Amino acid sequence: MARKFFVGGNWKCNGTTEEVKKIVTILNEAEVPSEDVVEVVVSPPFVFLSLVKGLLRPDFQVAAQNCWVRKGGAFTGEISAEMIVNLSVPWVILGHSERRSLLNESNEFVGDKVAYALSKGLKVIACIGETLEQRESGSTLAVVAAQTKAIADKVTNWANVVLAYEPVWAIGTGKVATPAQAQEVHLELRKWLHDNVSAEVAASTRIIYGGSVNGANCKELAAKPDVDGFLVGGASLKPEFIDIIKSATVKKDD
Ligand SMILES: O=C(CO)COP(=O)(O)O
Repeated sequence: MARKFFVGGNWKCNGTTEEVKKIVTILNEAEVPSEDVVEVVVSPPFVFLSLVKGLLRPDFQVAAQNCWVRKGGAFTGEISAEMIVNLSVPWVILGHSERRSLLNESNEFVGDKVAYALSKGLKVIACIGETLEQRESGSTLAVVAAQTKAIADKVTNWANVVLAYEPVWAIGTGKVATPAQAQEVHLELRKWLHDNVSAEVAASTRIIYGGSVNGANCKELAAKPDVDGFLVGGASLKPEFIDIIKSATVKKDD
């Protein structure tokens, strides 16, 4: 089964109403490959979800950046999966490294969140990735396998999951993984899914790369056979995000 290229824009904790409207205008006016070729999902902060959903072209989708682990209730400051569904926002990003490191979200907690969000009908961009220290000590594959296992332990249907490999050392640093580094980890993750979930899930699950992706480096990364798209931070707030979307049509390396 062919994996449709996926480009996510994670706006993180950025933007004012005026800035958000400007970005949406740029996106709405852009000429990009059709939605049969590339799935585009932008993720504004919660407070702008409705605004963006209302203004954004219909062939682009919207994602929340996080949600509570279970049903909503007395959890001050949290947003529930049910609320995101209620806004007709189809996607949520879970397990981003900024939440894992700054807010101490464990592998198990992220696995629970992914399972709950899926059970409510959301599609999930599940983020994993190693720190620089972990890479330098040679434990990259063990780390991403453990993060993926914590999700796989709780999830039975992978149809609505996109796995985002985001090495922490590449996020916001300008130090993008080389295409070979990204391909190596994506291939290993696919093998892990093959051996631990199923051949079908391994073949059909999109594994996207995130970490200092920009308009200049996206094509080489997109050419790698197991790189099925991107999760873009800083560059998703700029016009070059359009170039990243267009990398969906890059010919894959043999
Ligand atoms: O964290 C990221 C996307 O979720 C990547 O951020 P940057 O593209 O700014 O490195």
